[in-house]
Amino acid sequence: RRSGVAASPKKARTQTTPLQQKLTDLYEAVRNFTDNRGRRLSTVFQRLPSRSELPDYYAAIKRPIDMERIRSYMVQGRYQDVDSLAEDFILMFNNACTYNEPESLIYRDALLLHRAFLEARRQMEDE
Ligand SMILES: CN(C)Cc1ccn2c1[nH]c(=O)c1c(Cl)cccc12
Repeated sequence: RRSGVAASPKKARTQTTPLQQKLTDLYEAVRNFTDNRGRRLSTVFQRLPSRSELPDYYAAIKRPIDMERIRSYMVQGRYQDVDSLAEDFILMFNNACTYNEPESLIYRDALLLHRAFLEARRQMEDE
């Protein structure tokens, strides 16, 4: 470095806080969960169909939410604790089990992903 030239301050690295790391780990645990055949159950939960595609969904479900929305809340820093993230995942799984028939694949996948979320959270708290 040429002497006398002020070093420009390095771009401040945005540190992830421990809470942000926990939230991300839990979100990824749901997103990456695969069954014993390698199917990623979270795929259908990423994005809700639109109101025009599925009008009766929005008539039946008071607070529609999908994983895209949960992710955006997370990166916006809207979850102040793990319970708030858990509430939105549980809301999403309950929506899926309210709208879809118990025999449907998405209903059963919602139950499995809910269990995966709870197990990931339990392992995290045990650490
Ligand atoms: C399978 N199809 C008719 C319903 C369908 C299709 C997609 N999605 C649903 N139902 C849902 O409850 C649902 C939820 Cl919570 C989050 C994201 C996507 C969903």
